[in-house]
Amino acid sequence: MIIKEVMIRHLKMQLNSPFSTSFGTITDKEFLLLEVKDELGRIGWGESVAFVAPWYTEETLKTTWHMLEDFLIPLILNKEIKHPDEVGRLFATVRKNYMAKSAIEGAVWDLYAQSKNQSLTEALGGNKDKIEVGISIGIQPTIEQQIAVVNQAIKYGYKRIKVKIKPGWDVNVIRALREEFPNLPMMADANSAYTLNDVDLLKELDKYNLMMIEQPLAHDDIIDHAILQKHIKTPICLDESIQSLEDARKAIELGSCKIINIKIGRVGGISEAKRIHDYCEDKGIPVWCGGMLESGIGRAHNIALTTLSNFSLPGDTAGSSHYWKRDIIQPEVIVEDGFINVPKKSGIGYEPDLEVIHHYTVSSKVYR
Ligand SMILES: O=C(O)CCC(=O)C1=CC=C[C@@H](O)[C@@H]1C(=O)O
Ligand SMILES: [Mg+2]
Repeated sequence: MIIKEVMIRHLKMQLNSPFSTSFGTITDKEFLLLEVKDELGRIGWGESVAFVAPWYTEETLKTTWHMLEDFLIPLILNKEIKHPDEVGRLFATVRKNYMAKSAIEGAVWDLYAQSKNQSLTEALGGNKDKIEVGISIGIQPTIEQQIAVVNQAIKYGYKRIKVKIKPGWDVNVIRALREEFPNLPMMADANSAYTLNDVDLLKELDKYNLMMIEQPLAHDDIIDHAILQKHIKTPICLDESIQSLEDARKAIELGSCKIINIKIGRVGGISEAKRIHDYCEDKGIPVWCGGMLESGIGRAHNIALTTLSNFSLPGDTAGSSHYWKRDIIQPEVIVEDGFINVPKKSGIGYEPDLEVIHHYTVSSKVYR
């Protein structure tokens, strides 16, 4: 494949309901959508998961556009690419900026699968016809409302529920949820809201049979997490701290986590996500696919990745209708009884809906 053209679009989509975490609330998802065209006019689709503000990692919508325009697109245009694994090597002179890199790399994976007349799942070596998924529920205004929203999610068929915690909204909420739902597979994500000074509080959570606690300590830490894991029974799952295979190796060697949440954008693309998956499989560390409130395009990439064998825990890839009035792909992602059927069509397996994409587009630019 030779990449002849890249189109960046800035989209703004209103979420069905605001999403609140320990660092704030999102009501609209703004993100970059990429169309990458090869010499035969085939188009691959990619999505940048960077938010408008740098509260999850340091990248933002504007930094990703800058990196794409000034560095990454020039490194890839008119280059012959035989396999998407080569994209990371073409970008080797650019440090980090993983969400920006991942947006192009995901589109190249889509193109590559199409060029082989395979689904992205087949191209990746995935082996599932359907994937089991969970749902991530934001912080609600009251405990009663939190219980009601969890109840609703269970009615929709989700079998694993993730809730967000933060200081002042933790043991009290988890206790109330556990009383209401004694057998529900449940986990908590702290998005780095605690420190080792909170060990006693985090130990309290051991009473509530959580599947795991996600990223309790600093976003860039693996040392304190290793100390914490020695004090608590609940498995620690790392999210923000793992940005590469090297990060995963070090965290596992130190005992900083027992589970890893893999997000394609956070680790720089599908190839690195697969390398982390393979390494974890070898080390007996289960992984699951995290979410970044993606549109259908990013969601399709997540679904394909989740078909790899060591994605043995349900991820955060909920159905389109949980997030959007109308998603930008056809058909939308549907969750039935906690499962998504993996599409078999070539590439990402869903058709981008250009009319809807146009409707949500704020601005766009083409690079040749
Ligand atoms: O539904 C999803 O896409 C998952 C949403 C979710 O839990 C997160 C998205 C983005 C940042 C975080 O708040 C959080 C996470 O840390 O996993
Ligand atoms: Mg998380």
